[in-house]
Amino acid sequence: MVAKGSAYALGAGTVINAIATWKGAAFGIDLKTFADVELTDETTSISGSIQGMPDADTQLIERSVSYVLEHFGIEMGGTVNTRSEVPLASGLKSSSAAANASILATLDAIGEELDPFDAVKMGVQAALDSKVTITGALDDACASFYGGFVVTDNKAMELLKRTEHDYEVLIFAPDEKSFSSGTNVDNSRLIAPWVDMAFDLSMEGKFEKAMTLNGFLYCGALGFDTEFLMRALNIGVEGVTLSGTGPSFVALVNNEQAGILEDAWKGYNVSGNVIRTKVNNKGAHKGACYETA
Ligand SMILES: Nc1ncnc2c1ncn2[C@@H]1O[C@H](COP(=O)(O)OP(=O)(O)OP(=O)(O)O)[C@@H](O)[C@H]1O
Ligand SMILES: O=C(O)C1=C[C@@H](O)[C@@H](O)[C@H](O)C1
Repeated sequence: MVAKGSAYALGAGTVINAIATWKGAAFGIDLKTFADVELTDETTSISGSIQGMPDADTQLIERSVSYVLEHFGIEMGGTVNTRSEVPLASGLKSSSAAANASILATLDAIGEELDPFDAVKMGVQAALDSKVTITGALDDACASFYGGFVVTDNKAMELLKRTEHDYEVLIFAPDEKSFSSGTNVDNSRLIAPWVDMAFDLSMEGKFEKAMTLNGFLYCGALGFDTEFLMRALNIGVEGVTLSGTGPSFVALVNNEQAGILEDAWKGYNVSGNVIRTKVNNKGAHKGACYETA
């Protein structure tokens, strides 16, 4: 017997990086990671692959599939394949998107349902097991799964707030990668009292102010260049930050600002790509779908 399933989940941008205080906030963006799962009862091992990246680490997606099968007591194995519009290890939550998409594709393959928050928590556990995260990144996982803006407590494993807002999103994704597992946790914890102030702003729904404060704090702590933030502020953008542990920057913009900021970021001599997308308030999707990119 062969069972096949598909799904996608979202990349996300940061409002508050949770590494300083364990409390974080993030928003879903309209860049997707697609997963296809194929299961058979002839094996119990799971083999993962990532399109276009033969050497990338596939433990996270294999673990995600295994957790779902274990939960339902299903003895099957097979393959999980992902392809992604989200640059890997760039601060745009590629790991959360890959885990969520793999979990949903497995549910699709076996014809089962899980409570959404239980599915999110399963992906967080798979990420912790695979050592791709510091706090478990529940904030990123919720933004990737539900879309919209989310605020979480990653230690208490609580979703504190979720709201929907429409913005265009401009991203500068430098060519280099920065794995969350290698980030400077000690420096991040030193800025905790000020990150707390940004967190309070996010609980009040002042996401733009919160993310800009987060941006200056984490650029300082992690040694990233604040020029990307300054170029955004200079044209009137209010919400701009280093995303996650970097190296990408994300800004919440309107249509007019998007074009001007794109030129301003491209004019700065750092090699990378500018990506124009928008906030996705709809979230992840289980089942076959037409790709949008
Ligand atoms: N499309 C994918 N398919 C399978 N695994 C993936 C995929 N994308 C990312 N991963 C896994 O996630 C790891 C990268 O995680 P990491 O947390 O460093 O990046 P990120 O989630 O993009 O960054 P951040 O948490 O700062 O936003 C990869 O090494 C790989 O194990
Ligand atoms: O690894 C982690 O725990 C995290 C990584 C970044 O994406 C952060 O933005 C997130 O809040 C927490």
